Amino acid sequence: MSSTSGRRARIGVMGGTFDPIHHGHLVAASEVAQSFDLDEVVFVPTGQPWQKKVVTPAEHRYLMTVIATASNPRFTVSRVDIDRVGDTYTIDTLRDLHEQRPDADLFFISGADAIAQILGWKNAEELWSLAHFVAVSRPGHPLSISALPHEDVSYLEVPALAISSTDIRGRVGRGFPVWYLVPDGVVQYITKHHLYRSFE
Ligand SMILES: Nc1ncnc2c1ncn2[C@@H]1O[C@H](COP(=O)(O)OP(=O)(O)OP(=O)(O)O)[C@@H](O)[C@H]1O
Ligand SMILES: O=C(O)c1ccc[n+]([C@@H]2O[C@H](COP(=O)([O-])O)[C@@H](O)[C@H]2O)c1
Repeated sequence: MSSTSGRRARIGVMGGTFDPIHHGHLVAASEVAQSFDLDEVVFVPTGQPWQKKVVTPAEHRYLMTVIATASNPRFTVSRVDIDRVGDTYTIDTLRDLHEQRPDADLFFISGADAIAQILGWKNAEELWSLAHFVAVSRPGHPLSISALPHEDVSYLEVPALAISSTDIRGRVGRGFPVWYLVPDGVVQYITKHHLYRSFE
């Protein structure tokens, strides 16, 4: 796919468990889109994240991601990870997206906590050839990318939102509001489907 100007499309890839998606994810994606002149950001909810033990069923996480991104014409959601059988690895995500969009350059967006672990991801040494990586700042997670190949990894400071999905699940479980931490439609989805009631 190429953009209307004839140049190669530039596509952001925002991978995450999104359990649930929150404004920290959305601001990160929006800021990277602006700074890296992206045509689109594809949100990719994980299927079975191999490092997380208990996660909400993928269809709920997928639908909340669709609701949260629906109003932004440049945001889309992909099912590649949730439709693939087995554990989710970014190497497969990027290979699948390349197959779907062979003429696009991919920019994988990752928070400071996630990028710090990247050398332990499956086939880490191959990831650099499939995408440029953009590490965004995240409160409470000081970031060093000096051990990573610097031509393949950029750092971007984004507005600091001290929000995590863990905290949101805990707030719902304790009966605290999550308005303004997640989009309104996601609050309503969580309530309608009784999600996170047993978290503390
Ligand atoms: N507040 C935030 N600011 C910047 N990046 C974030 C923020 N929250 C999450 N991210 C990044 O978004 C990606 C997906 O994160 P994920 O879905 O695991 O959310 P999370 O809030 O970290 O969830 P959990 O608390 O369940 O671990 C990761 O790269 C993560 O670093
Ligand atoms: O490929 C891996 O081994 C790998 C290990 C941990 C996380 N990831 C990816 O990193 C992204 C954020 O993951 P998470 O668990 O913080 O939501 C998501 O797209 C995951 O698939 C990938």
